[in-house]
Amino acid sequence: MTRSSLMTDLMAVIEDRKGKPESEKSYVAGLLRGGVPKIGAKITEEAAEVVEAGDEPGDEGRSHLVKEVADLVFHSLVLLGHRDLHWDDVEDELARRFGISGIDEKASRAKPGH
Ligand SMILES: N=c1c2ncn([C@@H]3O[C@H](COP(=O)(O)OP(=O)(O)OP(=O)(O)O)[C@@H](O)[C@H]3O)c2ncn1[C@@H]1O[C@H](COP(=O)(O)O)[C@@H](O)[C@H]1O
Repeated sequence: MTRSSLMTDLMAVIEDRKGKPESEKSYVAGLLRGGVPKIGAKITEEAAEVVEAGDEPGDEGRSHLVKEVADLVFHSLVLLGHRDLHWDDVEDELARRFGISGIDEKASRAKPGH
């Protein structure tokens, strides 16, 4: 399956910021300095905003939802970068799951007698 070049480019920017931890002008560098507590707090906040926007009516609500999902994905990318992971790793996992029903996959995990 083809890779998303935007995600690859964004991960490259995040990698770049890891090499410039003191950069005052970089939002990403600030997040990386704060580590999992700071990045995680933003992810929690953005996830709540995604759920909130999920209920908002009309085109404005739909547009707001897109923005909030973008924030959530972006901050998740920063956390992946912080742990020396890449969006490719997530794509690989989604590709591995592709075409496997979640119900079937879960059933295959069940072991007899457990
Ligand atoms: N895609 C993004 C991106 N998406 C969201 N954000 C920032 O994430 C923050 C989202 O937080 P909120 O919406 O909660 O706003 P807030 O500033 O916390 O304010 P409140 O709502 O809490 O009052 C904002 O500061 C956004 O600017 C992003 N910051 C950076 N990027 C990308 O990362 C690149 C590197 O950024 P720098 O490291 O800053 O150069 C940029 O060129 C962009 O490509």
